[in-house]
Amino acid sequence: MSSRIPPVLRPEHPASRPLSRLVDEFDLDLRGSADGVEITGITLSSTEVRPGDLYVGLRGAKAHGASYATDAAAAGAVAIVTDEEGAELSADAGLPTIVVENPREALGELSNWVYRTREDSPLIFGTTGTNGKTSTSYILEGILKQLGLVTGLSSTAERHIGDLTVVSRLTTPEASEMHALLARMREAGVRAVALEVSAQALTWNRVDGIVFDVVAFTNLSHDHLDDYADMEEYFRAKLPLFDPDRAKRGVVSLDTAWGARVVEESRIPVTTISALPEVDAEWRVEIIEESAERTGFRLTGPEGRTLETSVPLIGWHMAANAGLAIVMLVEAGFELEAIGQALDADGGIRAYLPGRTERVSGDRGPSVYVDFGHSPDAFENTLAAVRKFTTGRTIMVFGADGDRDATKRHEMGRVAAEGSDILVITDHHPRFEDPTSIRATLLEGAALAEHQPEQTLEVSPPEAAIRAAVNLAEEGDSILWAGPGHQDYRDIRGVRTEYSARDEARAALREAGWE
Ligand SMILES: CC(=O)N[C@H]1[C@@H](OP(=O)(O)OP(=O)(O)OC[C@H]2O[C@@H](n3ccc(=O)[nH]c3=O)[C@H](O)[C@@H]2O)O[C@H](CO)[C@@H](O)[C@@H]1O[C@H](C)C(=O)N[C@@H](C)C(=O)N[C@H](CCC(=O)O)C(=O)O
Ligand SMILES: Nc1ncnc2c1ncn2[C@@H]1O[C@H](COP(=O)(O)OP(=O)(O)OP(=O)(O)O)[C@@H](O)[C@H]1O
Repeated sequence: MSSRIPPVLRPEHPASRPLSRLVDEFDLDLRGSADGVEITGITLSSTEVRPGDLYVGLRGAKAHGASYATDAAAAGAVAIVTDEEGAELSADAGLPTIVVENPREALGELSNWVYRTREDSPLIFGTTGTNGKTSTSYILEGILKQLGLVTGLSSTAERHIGDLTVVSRLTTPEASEMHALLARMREAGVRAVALEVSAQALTWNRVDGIVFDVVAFTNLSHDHLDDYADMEEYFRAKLPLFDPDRAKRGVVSLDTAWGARVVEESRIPVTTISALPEVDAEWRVEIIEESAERTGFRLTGPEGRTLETSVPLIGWHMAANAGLAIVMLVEAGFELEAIGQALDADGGIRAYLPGRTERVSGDRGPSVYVDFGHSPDAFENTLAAVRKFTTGRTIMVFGADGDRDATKRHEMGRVAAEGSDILVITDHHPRFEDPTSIRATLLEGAALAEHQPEQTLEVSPPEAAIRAAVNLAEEGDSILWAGPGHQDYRDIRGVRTEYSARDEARAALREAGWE
């Protein structure tokens, strides 16, 4: 069965605005007549058009959106915004046409105009970085809820509007969808929003037209080098978030050396934080107590400010994420003590942070954790956290994404081998790549490790791999299945098939008699 495509969330009661006003306000090049044309929404996908939409046809990597203008008009689009090439491609659709030089660059401001997003805006928090965006955003949301605010969230895993939850397609949706989401949140009375901002979002103008109250940088490590030429280019993609047009203040983690570069290049006031003892930062996170369920830490900051609290997640990196979330809230004007009480009181963060080192096993048998880590740095941190609470062996099950950054695969294999006693290499989302050759590259990487696991197995498909791991495991051992996290599908040759690693792991434990 194919996994369902998540719905695009729009305001339920959209206001209508005249096209003529848009043309006047932005002094736009309109071809055709705007008489009587009323706009109620905006989209860049013909498959998502609703009656009254402004359809934005832009040149993509595979197609020009304007070539779908006839479909868009049939679905109720009332006008199109496109470039010169698009104007020609969409001529047959007969829509009033606004021609701009770069429709993608115009999309954010147009969406803000359609939904008036910046009017009566909630507090908006944005988190960027290679790892920790989702965790930091959920922790932020958890604290804000506990502080009594109606909250919203947009993350890789889910979007939340108050109590409504839908699964996500992209980490950061396209600008038209993002503004629609913010407008829907405002309708629902949301007063504070945690948004994950991917590098791609900044490159592809997905958060244009939004003014963040506080933004944060978690870290930068090897990932996405299919979209960016090198680490420097990937780093540069993150910087526009630290610009006065986009954000008021920032919090920068110095846990990776890239943090210091963000501070150097930031054009907004920033404060710094680190969870590493050797790094000098304004705010410091110090681990004071760790268990397989919680991580306790002390946060100290300028002017003698200090807080002892804990987060129901494991590993120093989760304390680092929690510290970052707390300082973002301090920067937004919340009291440190109230934040600490909210975090201590909140038993909910674990329950609704899906697939981040999530323990899926019961009291008997090996501990099994499902994690979303898919970069060498994430592997290193999560393996270290799991090892710490394992009396027996650490067994790691993982694969790598097909059609995504292949240059990280050797390092993923190497890091996984360094940190585990048994390694089970399997498949993840092969997409259009040959899964056998992906596994071969991971195995080559594993062979480069100085420490070699007792056993390295290659098992496909992943449901067989987790069963192999569970069958090898004994009481006291831990299994870390890295990659699938919260996801509810596998992408095989472009088809999304329903699949849950968390359910598969539980089934494997049951079959082995542990549950
Ligand atoms: C590289 C990238 O970001 N690509 C995005 C881009 O695709 P594209 O340029 O290939 O689009 P295209 O297929 O040529 O289509 C061009 C235009 O025609 C429109 N169209 C197309 C077909 C049709 O029937 N009707 C129609 O209107 C499309 O909506 C689009 O506006 O525009 C599409 C429409 O918005 C996006 O869905 C697509 O994201 C793809 C799915 C994607 O996987 N992006 C990843 C790399 C991504 O953005 N990831 C980040 C980071 C995740 C992380 O941190 O790990 C994220 O934020 O999710
Ligand atoms: N601060 C951190 N430093 C290093 N690794 C981390 C950190 N936080 C989380 N991780 C690792 O990265 C994995 C993904 O975490 P999370 O989903 O919070 O990151 P993300 O930035 O949202 O990633 P993505 O955008 O790919 O969803 C975690 O399961 C863990 O393995």
